[in-house]
Amino acid sequence: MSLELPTTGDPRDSDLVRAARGLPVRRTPVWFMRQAGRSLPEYRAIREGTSMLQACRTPDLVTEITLQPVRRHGVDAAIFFSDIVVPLQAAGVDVQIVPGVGPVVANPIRTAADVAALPSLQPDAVEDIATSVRQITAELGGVPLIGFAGAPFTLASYLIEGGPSKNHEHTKALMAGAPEVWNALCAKLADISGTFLRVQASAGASAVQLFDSWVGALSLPDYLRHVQPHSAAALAAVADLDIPRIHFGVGTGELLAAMGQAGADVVGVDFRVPLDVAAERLGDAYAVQGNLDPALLFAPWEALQPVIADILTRGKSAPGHIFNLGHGVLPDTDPEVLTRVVEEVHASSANGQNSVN
Ligand SMILES: Cc1c2[nH]c(c1CCC(=O)O)Cc1[nH]c(c(CCC(=O)O)c1C)Cc1[nH]c(c(CCC(=O)O)c1C)Cc1[nH]c(c(C)c1CCC(=O)O)C2
Repeated sequence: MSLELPTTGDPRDSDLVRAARGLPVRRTPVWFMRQAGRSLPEYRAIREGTSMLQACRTPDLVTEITLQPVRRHGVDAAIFFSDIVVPLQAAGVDVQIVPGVGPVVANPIRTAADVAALPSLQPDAVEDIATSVRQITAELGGVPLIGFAGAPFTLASYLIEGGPSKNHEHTKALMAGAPEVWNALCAKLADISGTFLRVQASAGASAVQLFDSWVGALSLPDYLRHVQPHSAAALAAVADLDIPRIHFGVGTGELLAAMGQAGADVVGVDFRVPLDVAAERLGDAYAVQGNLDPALLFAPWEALQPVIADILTRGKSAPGHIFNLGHGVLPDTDPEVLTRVVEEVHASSANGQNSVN
């Protein structure tokens, strides 16, 4: 494995972890959701002939794919190569990832009996995940690894709908019509996600991110009543490990403060809410992460550069800013643009107002 990674330094003192804690940084840290895989030709080559979920359970592949974007782009963090449905499959759920579609569940969960039959996740069922994390962190040196899990609402939506959903109709119907079944399901999912986060954190991840990608489909009252307690339980599973917790969703402008209050240090912001507005909604208590529109990576550099500058300026309103996209890297993104964004963020934020030196 070719290695051009910094091998010294303590990831707990990295700019990513410092920004997450609201401490001064050397440069604004930058990484990209979905940086592993997707747009990288070296990813497509190594994945040839291996299904997504098989790849996620093969430590040498997970290690290589996690490191690829760090080597190529010089990002300030690695994101663990896995998927939000990996812990569900490890627990015994019949789920596949269909290329171009996403997770598809063989037997959707709709009743109290379905929920009762959902198994829990034993840490020894994901021993390979701990092995992958240990291999990756040994190679990363001072670069932090971000572990992750899906939040109860987003996982529940896949399990209830049976696959990706635009309207989440069965999910919302269960939440409203059978709240006790909904709560039982989400309590189990919080436990599975919490275990998955804890396995990664205990094996050496320096931060964790809880992905509630589709929770922007809910109103604030429904979020507070039906979802926040369960997300809080998942995040609480790593509260004693003293690593920053990032909480992310799409279309969550109305939910930002509630997502912070679920137990996060950093709140992910999509491209709809400028970072200074997000910081105001959050009060002074949270760092922010985001919010470059992934579609703008297809625009000419002259159009993209001022947007990056604007995000860096607005990000100063929060106690800490981690530069990222508002959602994941789109598959056809030119990887060279990602590298250029990293260089630009680093160059324009070095010795900036929030810097140490
Ligand atoms: C909703 C969600 C899923 N998975 C994930 C989320 C939350 C993040 C988000 O909102 O984007 C999280 C995820 N999935 C993957 C990662 C790996 C690390 C990274 O961010 O680079 C992470 C963090 C790999 C993956 N997960 C998946 C791929 C593509 C599969 C492949 O390369 O064969 C990758 C690299 C598959 C997947 N898995 C899922 C979807 C919607 C898809 C895409 C389906 C498609 O368009 O093909 C469910």
